[in-house]
Amino acid sequence: MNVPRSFGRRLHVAMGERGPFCAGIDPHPGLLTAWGLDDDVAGLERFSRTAVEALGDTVALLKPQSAFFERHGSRGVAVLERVIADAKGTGALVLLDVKRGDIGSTMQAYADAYCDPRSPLCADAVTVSPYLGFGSLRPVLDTARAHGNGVFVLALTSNPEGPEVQHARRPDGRTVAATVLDHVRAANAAVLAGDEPLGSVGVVVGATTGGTGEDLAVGGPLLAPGIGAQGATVDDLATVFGAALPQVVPSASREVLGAGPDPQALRDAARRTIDAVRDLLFRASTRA
Ligand SMILES: O=c1ccn([C@@H]2O[C@H](COP(=O)(O)O)[C@@H](O)[C@H]2O)c(=O)[nH]1
Repeated sequence: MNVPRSFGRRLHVAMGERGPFCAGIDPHPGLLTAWGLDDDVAGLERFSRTAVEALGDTVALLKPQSAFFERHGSRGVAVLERVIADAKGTGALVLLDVKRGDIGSTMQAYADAYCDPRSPLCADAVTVSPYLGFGSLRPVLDTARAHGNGVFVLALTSNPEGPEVQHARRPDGRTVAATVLDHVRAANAAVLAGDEPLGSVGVVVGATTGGTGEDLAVGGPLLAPGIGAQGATVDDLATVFGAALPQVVPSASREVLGAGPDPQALRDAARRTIDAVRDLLFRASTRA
């Protein structure tokens, strides 16, 4: 049987070749209007296909946000299926941002939908929420691994409401987020003991979170949304991630998409962020 190349390895290569950056595909109603499109399925399709064609050969990771497709009903989900297929054909890896989390038996159905290549909604990786208990994610972790796919687990999210749950302390004094980070570290430990350069289980840590005080070295990629529209800058990444900076994949959606619909302007916006991240990495490496 062919063993698929792991998501962590593929992402490591893509980050090296294209630079560490994830472009979000978030077809907000306001962005559709700004691009001269109607807020309907045809507008959704034109918007997202333009974004994939403009950015797919430039960025390491494309991240369609499922909510903006689901709000158009079943025809919107059909557009999402097409976007995933087209994006996979560009050379970028595809992370479906859908933040699923449920009891374990239901998680197997989500795993079948998002992590099994027989499903049209299967991307290279998927976002999940561990707040029904990390163990409930087991079906997604196992199915993703079996097919060489990745999983990003929410740890310290970029929104201001996140800390009331994620900074809460257990009886032993550790935060809930630290527990999530520990579980992800353990999930990656076995593959990193082999020859994998990067684990396939990542975490989401917002670029807006400031100095977290947590150990962010989990062996997998660190997705950092919050750049641009949510107020964080590329330079903030140094404060948030410190020594873990080389594993960070900064992510921005509106910051890039706001430059459209001109494909070259979209590419330029993505390249500006990639250049800024590379510059930050260089400055950090010369200080180390
Ligand atoms: O903690 C999180 C987790 C996910 N997101 C998602 O990322 C994008 C951010 O969009 P911007 O336009 O760059 O603000 C969006 O899809 C969120 O659902 C996040 O922001 N924070």
